[in-house]
Formats: sequence, structure tokens, C-alpha cells
Amino acid sequence: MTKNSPVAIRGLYAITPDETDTARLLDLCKMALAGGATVLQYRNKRVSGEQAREQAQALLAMCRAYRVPLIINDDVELAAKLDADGVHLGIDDGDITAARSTLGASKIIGASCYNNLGLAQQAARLGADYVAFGACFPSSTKPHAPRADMTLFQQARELGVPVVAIGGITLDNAASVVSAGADAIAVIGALWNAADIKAQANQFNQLFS
Ligand SMILES: Cc1ncc(COP(=O)(O)OP(=O)(O)O)c(N)n1
Ligand SMILES: Cc1ncsc1CCOP(=O)(O)O
Repeated sequence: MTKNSPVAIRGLYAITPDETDTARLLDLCKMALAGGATVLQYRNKRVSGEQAREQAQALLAMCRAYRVPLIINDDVELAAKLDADGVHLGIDDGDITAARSTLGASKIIGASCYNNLGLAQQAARLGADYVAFGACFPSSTKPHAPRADMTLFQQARELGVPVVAIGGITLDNAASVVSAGADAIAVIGALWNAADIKAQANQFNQLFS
């Protein structure tokens, strides 16, 4: 997949659950993709090594079938080895310049900016393809995540890269996140805990139409 234009980082940005059962992980992700998730991030804090590689590789094949980019959380080497579509980097996950040199110009690099516009300015200057802010709301997935002020989104939009919002986003509050200026909403709990994941993904995405 060639580099996605900024417009591709728009809509529901689904992040995988911490699922150790690979067959179940694939079933869940298939429902989200069928529901219209526009980006999938492989993030699994409960597996590592060979199992992480296997899960990511299987998800990449599925994402290719749906023409949806697969971003790998934290691990530039894994993204490079699999020829995935990009990587998402937190503040402790290595620098953007090194990731760009490993992955090349065509891949997507996203950067966590927490509640810090300065980090977003720096990330954009270094060539990040999107900046992410959060947590927007209390998150039971990551209870200690710092809270982000959504008024940052409008300022971050001036950097010319898509703004991704994360943390505690549900169908009840997602419209406020979109109105604050988010180009995409990254969701874990409110997607995978839904009774009908495909319908839930579809409803999140409709907020962008
Ligand atoms: C889209 C998106 N935004 C933020 C994060 C959080 O990244 P990070 O700060 O590296 O924390 P962990 O995901 O490693 O817990 C993300 N993964 N994706
Ligand atoms: C990874 C991450 N970074 C900030 S909040 C968060 C968790 C998002 O999960 P949820 O959508 O369940 O709050």
C-alpha cells in the first residue's frame, strides 16, 4: 500500500484488544473492518515475540483485503519486517526520524502527543503523518493516561496533519470529539465491548459522514 494521504486518517481508527487467542482476535477485527473501520492499529500488551508477529501478520493480510492500513503500535522493527503500513510511537518508543529512516517515506508514522501541543509541533516538523491526543475522557483501558484538553485539536489542525483523539471515547461522547476538531477517533473498549461490533463500528464512522 502506498502512503495514505492525510484524508485516509479519518473516521474510526480501531485499536486491537489485548487478545491472546489469535483466532478470536481475527474474528473481532473482521467485524470492525466489515463495519467500516478506516484504520486498524495492532496493539496487544499481552503478547510479544513470535505470537505478536503472527497476529500482526494475519491482521495485515486481513487489512489488505479490506484496503485498510494496518499500523503497528510501538514496534518499528516489527512494522518494517512485515511491511505493515506504519507505526504508532509513544514518547518512549523511539524517535520519528529513526522510524522514518527504517520504514521509508511511504509509511505512516503516528505520534502520541498526550496533552502537549509542543510535542505535536515537533512531531509534525519531524514528518509525522498524524498526531494523537488523549485521553479525552477517563479510560478504563488505560486508567492512568493523562487527560487531554480537546481545545488543543483546533490548534493542532493548523499543523497540517490529521488529529487523532483517543481515550474513553464512546458513542455518547464521540460527537463532541469530532466537533472539537478530531479527524479520527481511536477506540478500544467501546468498540470491542459492544454486543454488535460491526454495527458499532458503523455508528462511529457515521459521525464523519
Ligand atoms: C492512535 C493512538 N494514540 C495514542 C496511543 C497511545 O500510545 P502510547 O502513548 O505509546 O501508549 P501505549 O499504546 O503504548 O499504551 C496509541 N496507541 N494510539
Ligand atoms: C492507548 C491509550 N492511550 C491513551 S488512552 C488509551 C486507551 C484507549 O482505550 P479506550 O478507547 O478503551 O479508552
